[in-house]
Amino acid sequence: MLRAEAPASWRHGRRCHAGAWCKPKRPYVGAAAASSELPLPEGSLGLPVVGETLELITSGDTFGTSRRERYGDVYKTNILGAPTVMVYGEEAVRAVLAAEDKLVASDWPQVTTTLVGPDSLNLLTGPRHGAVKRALSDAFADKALRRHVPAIAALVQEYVAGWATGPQPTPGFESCQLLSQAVFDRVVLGGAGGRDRAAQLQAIMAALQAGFNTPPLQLPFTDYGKAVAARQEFGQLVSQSIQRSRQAAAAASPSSSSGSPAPAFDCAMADVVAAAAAAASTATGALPDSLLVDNATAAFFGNASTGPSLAKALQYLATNSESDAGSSDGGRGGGAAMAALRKEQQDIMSRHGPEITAEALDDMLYGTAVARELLRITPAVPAVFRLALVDFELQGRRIPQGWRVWCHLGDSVTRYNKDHFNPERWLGSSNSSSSGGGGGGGGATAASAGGVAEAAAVGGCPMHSGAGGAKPEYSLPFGSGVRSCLGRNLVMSELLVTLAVLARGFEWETVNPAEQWGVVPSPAPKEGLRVRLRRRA
Ligand code: HEM
Repeated sequence: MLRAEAPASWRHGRRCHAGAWCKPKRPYVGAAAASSELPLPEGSLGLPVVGETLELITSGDTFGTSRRERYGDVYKTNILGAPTVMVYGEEAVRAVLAAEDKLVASDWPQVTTTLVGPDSLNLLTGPRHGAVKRALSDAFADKALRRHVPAIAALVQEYVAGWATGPQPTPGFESCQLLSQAVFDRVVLGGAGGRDRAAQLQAIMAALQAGFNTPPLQLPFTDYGKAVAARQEFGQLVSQSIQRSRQAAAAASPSSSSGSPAPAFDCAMADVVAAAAAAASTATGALPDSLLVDNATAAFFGNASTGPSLAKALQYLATNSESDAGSSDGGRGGGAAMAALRKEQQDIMSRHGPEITAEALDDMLYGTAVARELLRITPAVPAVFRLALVDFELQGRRIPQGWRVWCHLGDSVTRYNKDHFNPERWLGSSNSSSSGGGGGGGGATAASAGGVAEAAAVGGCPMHSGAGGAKPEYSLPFGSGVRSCLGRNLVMSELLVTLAVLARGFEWETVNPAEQWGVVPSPAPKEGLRVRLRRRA
């Protein structure tokens, strides 16, 4: 039986530094033979047919808060036409996600097959998923991405300078989306990251996202029909990138008769094409071009979360940011955080010179804390969705086969729009995901799988320890387990470069410092995040 138990040091209850007894929970997940005798999770299935869907729509982000307070970290509801179990808490979330393909499977709508691709990582399962992910992983590993840092820096500098010289206020959210598309074009597809291409990619993304939220009626004038056309357009861009990769590899090959230097086509797609060529003669087997296109589309979809994360830097680091006065949980607030970032950049420039390189990013300790905090707060991916493959047990409750399981990736999900920006919570924490001594914001380095265990190993109660007196939290922005994010290193590089560029040369205010973020259909600031941005004297 699969089980993920609490660390021995706190399994039986012990006094934590706050003086309270840490109550032992039943934090394990297992396909218990006797699970049919266990009670269902607490909570309500609501009205027949509609369940609690109307409450979800009308109460928005208080839906989760109130129920979590009432029922605890695992509760049942009935939303969007299906009985659903909500799961919160690092330990329970990690345990469920670790049971991928055994107790749960990822749960994507049918249209994913057409709009992303049948061979995309999202839809592959079991050993085939593992083999394809391994084949793609090197192209997105920290080692591979380091060489792209100067190119990312050049793009970020160009785009941010453009915001400063353009009409004010600038639409911060849209601008960050375009920037993230430009970086994707450059790093993944090998394009130049120009404005036209960024706009083209953003239009494709908007059409694809609309296709997910509409009936799958494929006609030229329906949203779904336009999404299918957008997917074809993106497929062509990827196919061009694959062709250029092959030409570059042929030109660089020692047997090439051209005698000319290797064409400069250095991108993740070229690495993927090389990995596919190598995989053909291994146990992984052939990776056909259609699979490469499907997975470039999966990466493109993943990248849709990067723009919103960059935009949060504009919101939370603005000089007039709401958290400017400092947060109640001991943080510095936006303006003070920016002052600390600027100081760090001065130190880094004195050591590494003015270029933004991978080595310069390595020294951004405070910047990394800011990036992790941006990923924690108003998360771009608040939850990931699974389907129970069998009846199984979670914290002493039965999760029935066929129910949906929503794994929430952080505490801040229940405090959306009401949270404190506090990078300090990450300083001194290990490279894992909880702010309270464990846990993994991931980053240029991958999230540790052992957040809770690490906290316990150093003697702290994972529920009550906290760096600098900050309230402990868990934050798994890139997920956990075999399906964790392929693009986490790209995201962290991009965030760090953007923080460096902004801190070195720019200052700005937000038009509405109290602007809130909506969650549906995807996380976005409600007024587009208008900012007045200029070069610093
Ligand atoms: C801030 C930006 C991003 C966030 C917060 C994010 C978050 C996530 C999360 C939570 C998952 C796990 C999904 C699950 O368990 O079902 C995931 C998966 C994935 N992400 Fe990201 N992501 C981001 C950016 C990116 C980028 C830039 C790429 C590609 C270059 C990418 C590619 C992928 C892929 C391909 C998967 C599927 C992995 C699999 O199923 O094995 N993501 N991402």
